[in-house]
Amino acid sequence: MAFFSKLKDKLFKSSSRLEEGLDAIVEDGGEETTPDPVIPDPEPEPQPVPEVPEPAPVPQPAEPPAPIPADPTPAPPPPEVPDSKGLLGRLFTRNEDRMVVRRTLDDDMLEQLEELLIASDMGVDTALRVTSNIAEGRFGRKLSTQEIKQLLAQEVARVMDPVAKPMPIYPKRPQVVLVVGVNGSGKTTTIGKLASQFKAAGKKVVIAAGDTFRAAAVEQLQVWGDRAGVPVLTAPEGSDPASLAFDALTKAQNEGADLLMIDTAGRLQNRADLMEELAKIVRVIRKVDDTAPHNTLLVLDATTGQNALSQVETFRNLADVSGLVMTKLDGTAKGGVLVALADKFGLPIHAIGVGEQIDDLAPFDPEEFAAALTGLQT
Ligand SMILES: Nc1nc2c(ncn2[C@@H]2O[C@H](COP(=O)(O)OP(=O)(O)OP(=O)(O)O)[C@@H](O)[C@H]2O)c(=O)[nH]1
Repeated sequence: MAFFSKLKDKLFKSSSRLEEGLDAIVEDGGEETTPDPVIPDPEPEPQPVPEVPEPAPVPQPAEPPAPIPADPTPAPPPPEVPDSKGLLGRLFTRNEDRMVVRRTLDDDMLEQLEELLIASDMGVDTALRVTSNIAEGRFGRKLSTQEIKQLLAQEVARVMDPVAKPMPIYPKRPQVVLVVGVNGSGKTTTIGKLASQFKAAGKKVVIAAGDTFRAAAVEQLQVWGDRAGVPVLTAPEGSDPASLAFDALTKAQNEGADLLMIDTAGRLQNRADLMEELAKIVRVIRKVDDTAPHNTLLVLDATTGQNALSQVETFRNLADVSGLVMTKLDGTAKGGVLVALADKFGLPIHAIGVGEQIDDLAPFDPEEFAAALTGLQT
């Protein structure tokens, strides 16, 4: 399945919530009108087209004229036309028959739209900005759900465009990628997926299991390393993660690896400890390479909704976050939080996770995301 349709399928919960809300807003106070001449209906399913006879060949001047038969057989009847309007005519009639509900864009409608976007986890500031952009120059106009969806998708894509950037790859080898985020956000899974993608792109990847406090976390990372075909360096439970990171970078350097991904603990319960732990990892790896880490990826779980915003605030204070990966966008109705994140922080969004399988990580595409989020048929 093409990734786009998969994303649309998987973001169904977000889009269906928005879609239902938009329908309800337009129907509340809207009135039936003829279909919009500007915005076409989605492409109809392909219909069997009656076969049209081949045009008669144009006679070649060099050829002798065909003899005219004395008693010509009657010309075959023209192909039967199912009804007087033909296929296009019938489609057109169907459109004519189908009325579209439109509602005049006024203060009430804008307020309802704002509320819907806030309920879709876009956050208050972003919801206000998006709705005021939609209203600009359109106040008093009658809009259908489809038109609002298009406008909304346009606005969402506009907010997201500047942050859609793949993780930068530097000539520096090994490039060190520190992966941070709260427990359960999807760090391990994302490291496994990224490792698999970089390996498939011909990169030599090494993973360091830096959450040395949880044996289960290390084991899980080893499982993902095996799946991706990438070595995972571990240290005994309870040992110093900074020391493991140092050893891992030295080894990665000696082995000529392109990329070292370091998993870290995500215990936010004790922020001071976590901050010290992350700072120590950075201090220690800089003894090997004073430009490391080259990327600090913050992994966020979309299902936490607005909580993702405070996680960004927190982790930006703990580490020098350079980019985001948003996981679990499948099956959540909180996908709108990504718009709020982009609008508020402007941090690059490198990738999104849409499932638990190794290939369920995709580059972030703002137009696709906006269409999937708003339920816009493209
Ligand atoms: N549906 C879905 N599940 C995901 C996605 N990414 C991760 N998960 C699941 O989320 C759960 C937690 O993921 P982990 O990768 O273990 O998260 P972590 O941040 O490493 O967690 P700790 O090991 O506790 O620090 C696992 O059950 C994953 O399968 C995603 O994009 N979609």
